Amino acid sequence: MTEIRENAEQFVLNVACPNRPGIVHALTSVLIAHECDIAQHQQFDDHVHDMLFTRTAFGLATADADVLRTEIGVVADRFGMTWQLHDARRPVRALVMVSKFGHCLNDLLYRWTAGSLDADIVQVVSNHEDLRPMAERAGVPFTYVPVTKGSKPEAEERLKQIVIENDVDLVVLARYMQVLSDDLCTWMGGRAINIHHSFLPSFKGARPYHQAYLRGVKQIGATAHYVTPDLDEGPIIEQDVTRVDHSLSPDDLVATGRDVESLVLARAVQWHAQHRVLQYGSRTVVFK
Ligand SMILES: Nc1nc2c(c(=O)[nH]1)N[C@@H](CN(C=O)c1ccc(C(=O)N[C@@H](CCC(=O)O)C(=O)O)cc1)CN2
Repeated sequence: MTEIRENAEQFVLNVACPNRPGIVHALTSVLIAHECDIAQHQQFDDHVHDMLFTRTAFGLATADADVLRTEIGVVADRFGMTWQLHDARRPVRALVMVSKFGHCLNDLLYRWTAGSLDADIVQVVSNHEDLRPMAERAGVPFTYVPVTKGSKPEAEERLKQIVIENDVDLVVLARYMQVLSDDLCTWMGGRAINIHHSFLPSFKGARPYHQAYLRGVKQIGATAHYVTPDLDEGPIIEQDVTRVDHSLSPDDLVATGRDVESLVLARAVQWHAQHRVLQYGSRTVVFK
């Protein structure tokens, strides 16, 4: 059962809108009028697109969240805002999808059980049985959903059912090696994160380490991005690299890449769970 946490950052208000004077004053005036305690305010003034992005974390002592939501809506209409008001006391409920590679799942499960992941891992779903012991050792239900060329639609319907039944907020593809259909990507609507094992846009698609080896790279990397119908083209959330050299075989690159894949995915899941990531077209704004 997901526990409600009482803390200073009870709510997070994320806003994106065309830039003009008075935006922050209008937003904070509503919060102050309801005696909200602003714990953190961050903003990005995007001069290229003439947009303003803000993230405001605040406590709500006495006011009614529904009344506050209504009054924020009035300001949003006035400034043409796209906005989300998140209840940060309710941890994001995550479903992790895996195939046979367990390093990212292991890392996420460790961080979650150690209390350093602001998401709750409520389900592990896989098209293979290999990682069931790892999930069940951590006390997380594991559901095997086999996928064959002919059974992908049924498998995806089963996944949708599991997402709905478990009130899932975020699907994490932790080296899940199946391409999600356009329909499922649309249905997920920006609530799925994938870890790609290369520094995108280099080496998209399958076997990126083998592609990197053939190219003779001196760094390999990993990219966490939102999932879209266009494979490995989704808005990037986080990337990192690590050095390699001529002496490493493709298998050595695979082994060397595990740590950076796990770290990059964990950062992306944590920042999404803290409502720090704002999607804007093919880009993201990340308020770290
Ligand atoms: N619609 C999307 N689906 C997926 C994405 C994405 O960005 N959009 N990311 C991939 C992850 N991935 C690389 O990071 C990847 C996974 C799988 C494949 C692939 O060719 N899979 C084959 C089956 C392979 C197998 O059975 O072992 C396939 O689906 O036919 C390429 C890239 C996750 N999904």
